[in-house]
Amino acid sequence: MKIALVGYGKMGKIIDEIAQKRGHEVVARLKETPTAENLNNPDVVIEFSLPEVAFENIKACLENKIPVICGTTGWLDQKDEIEKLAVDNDSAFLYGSNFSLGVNLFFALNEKLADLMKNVDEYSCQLEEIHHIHKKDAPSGTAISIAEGIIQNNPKFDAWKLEETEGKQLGIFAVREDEVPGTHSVYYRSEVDEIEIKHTAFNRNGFALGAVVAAEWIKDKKGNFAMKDVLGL
Ligand SMILES: NC(=O)C1=CN([C@@H]2O[C@H](COP(=O)(O)OP(=O)(O)OC[C@H]3O[C@@H](n4cnc5c(N)ncnc54)[C@H](OP(=O)(O)O)[C@@H]3O)[C@@H](O)[C@H]2O)C=CC1
Ligand SMILES: O=C(O)C1=N[C@H](C(=O)O)C[C@H](O)C1
Repeated sequence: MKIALVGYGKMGKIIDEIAQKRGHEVVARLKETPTAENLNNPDVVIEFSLPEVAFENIKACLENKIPVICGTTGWLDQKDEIEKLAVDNDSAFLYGSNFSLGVNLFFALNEKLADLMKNVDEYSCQLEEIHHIHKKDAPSGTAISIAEGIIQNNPKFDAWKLEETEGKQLGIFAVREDEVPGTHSVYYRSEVDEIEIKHTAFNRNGFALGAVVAAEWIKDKKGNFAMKDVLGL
């Protein structure tokens, strides 16, 4: 399969290695807005760039009818518009806040625990995410997905908020530390104990492999998808 990489930083470079090891041809490595010319006729685009350019990048690919796998976080207020563009252009789009198998299993576990907690009043809930100091957005896309999983399964919460909260808001604490690849925890605290579920990425390889697997999966599909469709979760 021919893959174009849009965004060629920490993630783009690892995706390049893994895609080639899996037998794919990387036909473009872009650090600029994609066009019909510089994309070089790929089967699929994998987009890991910056929050402020992701929308224009994805739009340009979909308008050229090229399916897009997007891992860029921090631009989701425009996701509905992109999903409409995918349908209008008879193309395909998949956004994942986190492409690793472990985090997608963690999402399912988090939703189950949130459902168990909906009738238990003794416990308060908080999220924490820890990432490297270069990260541009906060909270992380993964933390937002975890928060949405709790809000959808536990009516005690109706929104998430960074740090201090009031009413039915769920608090997310974002920590920036050294070169941490990504650690996410959900805490349920009572007066007598604490339940914690935690995912720790040791490196970026799991994110990159998941993005390539998603690209292989989406190749001949049309419409809008999520990583749970790829993994059957
Ligand atoms: N979903 C997931 O599983 C994961 C998501 N992420 C997310 O992916 C994104 C990228 O992460 P990461 O690789 O670590 O970030 P980097 O900052 O290392 O890389 C970003 C890249 O985008 C390039 N760039 C700048 N402008 C454009 C443009 N207009 N079009 C295309 N590319 C451009 C940058 O080039 P230059 O260096 O020249 O500025 C750089 O190569 C982030 O939003 C991050 O949160 C990260 C890990 C996993
Ligand atoms: O910026 C990163 O590095 C990461 N970003 C994603 C996010 O915002 O959740 C995924 C992963 O945690 C690493």
